[in-house]
Amino acid sequence: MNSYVAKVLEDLQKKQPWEKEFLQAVEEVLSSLSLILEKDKKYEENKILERMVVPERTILFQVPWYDDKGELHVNQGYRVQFNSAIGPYKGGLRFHPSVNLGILKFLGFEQVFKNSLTTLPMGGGKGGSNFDPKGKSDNEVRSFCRSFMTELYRHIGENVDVPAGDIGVGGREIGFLFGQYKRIVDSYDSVLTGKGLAWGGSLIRPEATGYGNVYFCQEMLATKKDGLDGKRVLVSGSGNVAQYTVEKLIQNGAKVLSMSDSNGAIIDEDGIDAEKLAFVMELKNVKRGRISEYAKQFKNAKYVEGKRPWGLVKADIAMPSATQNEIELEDAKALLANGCMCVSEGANMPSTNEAIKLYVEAGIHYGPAKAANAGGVATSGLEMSQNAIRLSWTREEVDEKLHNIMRSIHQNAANAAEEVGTPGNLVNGANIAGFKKVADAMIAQGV
Ligand SMILES: NC(=O)C1=CN([C@@H]2O[C@H](COP(=O)(O)OP(=O)(O)OC[C@H]3O[C@@H](n4cnc5c(N)ncnc54)[C@H](O)[C@@H]3O)[C@@H](O)[C@H]2O)C=CC1
Ligand SMILES: O=C(O)CCC(=O)C(=O)O
Repeated sequence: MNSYVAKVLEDLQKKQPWEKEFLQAVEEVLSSLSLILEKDKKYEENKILERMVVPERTILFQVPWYDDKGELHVNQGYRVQFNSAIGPYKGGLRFHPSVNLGILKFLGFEQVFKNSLTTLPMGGGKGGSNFDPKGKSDNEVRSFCRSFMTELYRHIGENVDVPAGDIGVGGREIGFLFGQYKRIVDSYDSVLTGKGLAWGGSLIRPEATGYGNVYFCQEMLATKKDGLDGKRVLVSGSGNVAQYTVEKLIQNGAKVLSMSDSNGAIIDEDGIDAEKLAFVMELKNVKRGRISEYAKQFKNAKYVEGKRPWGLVKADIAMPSATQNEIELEDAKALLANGCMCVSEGANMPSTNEAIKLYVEAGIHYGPAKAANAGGVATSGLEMSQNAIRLSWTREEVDEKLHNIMRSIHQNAANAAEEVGTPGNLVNGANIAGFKKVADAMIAQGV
């Protein structure tokens, strides 16, 4: 490791040892950057790393709201505006009880590099709350969202910061948030993405992260003249990203063997087909039920309580699409022992750094999250473009643009990996390609 990188990491570990996920994300990125920082001293002279690991602005606020029984609750709200060198802050909002500042800082930090990779002009940010939407009525979710936006509105704007969805924030929540923003500022601004189609949303945005990850996976396989047809695939999660990953995999002839939620996983050796996926979408998006219901509906499937899908069955490809650190070292070993030759990440930072090391050493295809799942935010960028020109592109037009962006991300990461003498290592490729654009913009703009 380069001495400049080692010093920045050590200082950060001393200052915030409790922000484990953030430190993990920084360590992963900085390890790759070691490869270029030795040769090009301008980044060290301009203290670029020191500036990149501290958010430009962090906003913490209280979110008071009433439940249906009239009881008052107070949650913590956050927006981490990480880096605006190449465009307005852009990144999702997460509503989940596990949310804390360290998790949002890791997500915001990753978002900076991811957004740079998309080829679109977007800075990086992330936000959310420790509010748990599980088990809450529509009325309670609306009450929470209105209170959240009553503070957040003053910190965002279409040229300042444009939030979107993430875990626990889908179309319903974006609607409530947008309604409250508009009520306060009295202006129809393109201030959120993931909006409904009738009120400024883009076709393909709901599908984009999952579809984009499948396109990225195809690009990796194509480098060995391989494809998805007949491949056995493990998918985790059963939310937005997982659902559209499964849909696109089915369309490309892959056999999807699993989905999961925070309670457990289902394994379906017959494969999840379009009809079974429709059942999951209804279960998760309308009934808001648990994935265990799948095994009651489809008798050949089995439900494994408290487990993730990795290692439960033989598979060629893994596409983690639930949450961070869902593939630990032992899971990664089990995947490889079962013949897995490709991991393409839909979730943010789903693999621990030990698991990543194992993939790289084994020489399997590995699509790191900031590259493989960038299709979601890229299509948010396309939503912003359509709002700006007051036009809507067709489904085919947006899908084609998304597909081209995923091809470019793969190509740019592969080229960057090759340039530093680590061909095929997309961890290095994505980190270095994402970094250079942002760091050079920071230098050009001065301090
Ligand atoms: N929605 C988007 O456009 C994007 C999402 N992502 C990432 O993809 C992942 C999934 O997000 P979405 O599908 O949007 O959220 P979602 O709220 O629609 O679904 C989340 C899924 O993850 C599962 N999950 C959550 N916490 C879990 C835990 N601790 N253990 C096991 N499973 C858990 C839930 O049961 C659910 O199936 C997250 O890591 C998110 O940051 C990344 C890029 C864009
Ligand atoms: O579409 C967006 O702006 C947010 C997407 C996001 O949060 C992510 O890429 O992790």
